[in-house]
Amino acid sequence: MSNPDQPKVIVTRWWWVRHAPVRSDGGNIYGQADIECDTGDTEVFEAVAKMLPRRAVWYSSHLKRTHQTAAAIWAAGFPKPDGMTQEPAFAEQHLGAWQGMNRATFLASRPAGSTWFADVNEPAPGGESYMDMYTRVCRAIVRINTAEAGRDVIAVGHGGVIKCAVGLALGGQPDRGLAFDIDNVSVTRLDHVAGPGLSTWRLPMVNQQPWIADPRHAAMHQQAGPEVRPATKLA
Ligand SMILES: O=C(O)[C@@H](CO)OP(=O)(O)O
Repeated sequence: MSNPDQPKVIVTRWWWVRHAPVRSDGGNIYGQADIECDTGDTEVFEAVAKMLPRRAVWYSSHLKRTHQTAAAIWAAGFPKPDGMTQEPAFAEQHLGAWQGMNRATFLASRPAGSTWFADVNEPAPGGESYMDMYTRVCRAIVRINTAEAGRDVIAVGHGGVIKCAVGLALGGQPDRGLAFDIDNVSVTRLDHVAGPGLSTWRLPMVNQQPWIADPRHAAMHQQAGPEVRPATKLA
């Protein structure tokens, strides 16, 4: 039986989508460089377009790989929204002087088992630390939770940004957010629950890849870097 005295809660549902894979990085770290992405695998976008909520507000970062990814979702059958707000606070970590360095060589120089480019508190020379990014991403999420309270928010973002959002939803544990893989074009849903004296999160799904269930899943997307073309991409 429902309790009429129970205070009303407002649920704001975040649907994070990471951008499509980058191919033109030459194997180098790109961070906030405004590099293109590959939206060629239509079955990936068709699957994501089917699962996203229709009456949503759209956000992206100011970097074009998030805009290209949103456009590919709309081209794959999702009704194009009236607009999409570009939120610079949702940009990937600024990796300063590390941007342009060979990714494999750089990562090999870091401690074994690292889950990020650097310790969360270590700023890239001339750039940000992971915690700098976490702080700016969380501020924007808190602001948008108020501005869009009770709505579905689709936010096309970056791997690091979505890990920050997961860390926030885990109760403000940035390190734990880094334990999650966030693959290209995957969907991560985080529900903010607010009420009198209440502000908490639910995590219905992380790194969901709906195209894997498609019989055409041999065309599964690959990670950043030049595309590998085996007989089937899952081979
Ligand atoms: O550089 C990368 O590998 C990622 C970090 O997750 O950034 P982006 O999501 O922008 O590709």
